[in-house]
Amino acid sequence: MIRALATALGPAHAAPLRRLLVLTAAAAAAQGLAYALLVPLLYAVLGSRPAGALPWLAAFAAAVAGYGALTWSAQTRAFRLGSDVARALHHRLGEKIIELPLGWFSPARTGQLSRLAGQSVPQLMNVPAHLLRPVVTAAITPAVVAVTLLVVEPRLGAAVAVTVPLLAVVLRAADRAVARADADRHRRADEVAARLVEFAQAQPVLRAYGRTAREHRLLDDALVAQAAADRAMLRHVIPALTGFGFAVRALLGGVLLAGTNLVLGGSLDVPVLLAVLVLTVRLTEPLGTAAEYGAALRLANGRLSTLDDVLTAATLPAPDQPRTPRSAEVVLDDVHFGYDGRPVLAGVSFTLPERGMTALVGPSGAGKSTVARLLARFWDVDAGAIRIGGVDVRQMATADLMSRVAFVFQDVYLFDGTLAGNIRLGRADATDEEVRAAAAAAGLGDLLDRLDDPVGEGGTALSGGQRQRVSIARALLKNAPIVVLDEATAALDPETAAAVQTAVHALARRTTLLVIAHRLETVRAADQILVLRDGVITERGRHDDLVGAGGTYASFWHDRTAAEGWRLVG
Ligand SMILES: Nc1ncnc2c1ncn2[C@@H]1O[C@H](COP(=O)(O)OP(=O)(O)OP(=O)(O)O)[C@@H](O)[C@H]1O
Repeated sequence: MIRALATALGPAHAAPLRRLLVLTAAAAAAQGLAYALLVPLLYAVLGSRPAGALPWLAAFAAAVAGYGALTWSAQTRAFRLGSDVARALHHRLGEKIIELPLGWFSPARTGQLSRLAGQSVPQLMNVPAHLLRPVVTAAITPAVVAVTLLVVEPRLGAAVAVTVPLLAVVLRAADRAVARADADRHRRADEVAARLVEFAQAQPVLRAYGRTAREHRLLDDALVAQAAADRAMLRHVIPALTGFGFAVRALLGGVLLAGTNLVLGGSLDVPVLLAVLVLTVRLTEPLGTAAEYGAALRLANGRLSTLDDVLTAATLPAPDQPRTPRSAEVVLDDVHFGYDGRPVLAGVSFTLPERGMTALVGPSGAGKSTVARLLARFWDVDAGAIRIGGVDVRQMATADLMSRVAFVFQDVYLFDGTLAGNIRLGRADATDEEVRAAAAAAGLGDLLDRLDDPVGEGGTALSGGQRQRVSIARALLKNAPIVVLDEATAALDPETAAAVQTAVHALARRTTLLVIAHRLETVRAADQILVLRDGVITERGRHDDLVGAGGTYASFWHDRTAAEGWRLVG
């Protein structure tokens, strides 16, 4: 855990953490020494010359005072380091998020990040102040006591020195068994939480079809599995705790038995036996405390390992000497790409000319959005290249690439701020007038007098169509030379559709525009249409030529016109 914490904190915090460890270890050693001094002290007090106990009493008091001072200093540093831990970990997470490829941010990973930043990091703050001490003490104090015992009474000392590691082994084995059951219990609890959320979200569907909670099998199954995991946990915890308690008592009983035997044989004084018993109790105490902290330790270790997964996630390689594109022409040159070894694009080549609209069409799942995401370097291509103005996107600085391309994706993210603030994300220094103009051009004319209204968390105060138009307004405001637009599949009302269409046309006149097209009007107006199918571009050309060719595009067009039927007749 200590190594994992040091890795997560980074080299800047290595020295303070090391100093804290040294101080905590010194405090634990002083505690062990104080316990050890009890032996000569008790021996003198209970022996024939109690006055001889005074120097031992003074030494004992000095050890206790040293222990107090060191603990106070260590704890003060630990609390200070605790707040530094939160700052440092948030900082490192923030820096890493900027570097991670956009493809990393799946919904599951985004959830994981939010749990890490919101729950795990604040909880890891407690590690220096509350967890380090019991862990270090459990290792150092018994060692110092055992060494002292070996010096004072080698026969009993040797027995204890052999038995204590055995105790630690019992403790560790029990802890491992509990950890496995605990991990399973957490997994089941997560599953129940996910199923409950699903169950809540699915209420409209379930009620519409008259389904009851009992019929929602997934939730039922998850609850049954959780109950089984709870029982399994109990089956592991009870033997583990009683096993450790039994082992401690067995050790004490053994020392008492052997010591009594030696006393009766005349080779051990009663005060020494008493002192050894006191020490043995003291020696097992830190181990017991560490056992109590087992769950917290496991939790901290789990959190540190998740944190480590994020902090060591592979980033996209950055060029040593970034190159600058000469134009806004985009070329895909024999691009191959697959997810987890499953090929999606198998040799895609096309050119997006400067100032022109290219419509990318194809069956669902053909890989159209994947093409757009590769252009944004969500991931790097497996083979081939994507070039902007003659420069491979892998040779461009990320900031340069991002400044040249504006993306309008279907899943638009809106921040909990005003509508104007959300549009201004396109260009922070845009004037109010520019924001209004972009909003109007993107078909948000009816919301112009609500620009200063809050959009709610995630844009809940806006409709799906309005959210996408906010995204178009951002792209218009950004004024990037290349625009990639993943068109919304949801139908817009005719008036808004016409407004959006005008905005798209305006973009096509001044940018390299790639539209993943779902709307017939867009496809028809494109300067170039690309049909993506089975991982390659199977047809390319203008609308009339492709319809005339009678291929995939022609049947796509006929299907779509039939589907949209009445809207086109007029
Ligand atoms: N992040 C991902 N991880 C794994 N597979 C993915 C991922 N994204 C997409 N895929 C898969 O890659 C294939 C292409 O997906 P993509 O979203 O690019 O298709 P599309 O042509 O845009 O489809 P649609 O028109 O339905 O949006 C699909 O089979 C999809 O399941």
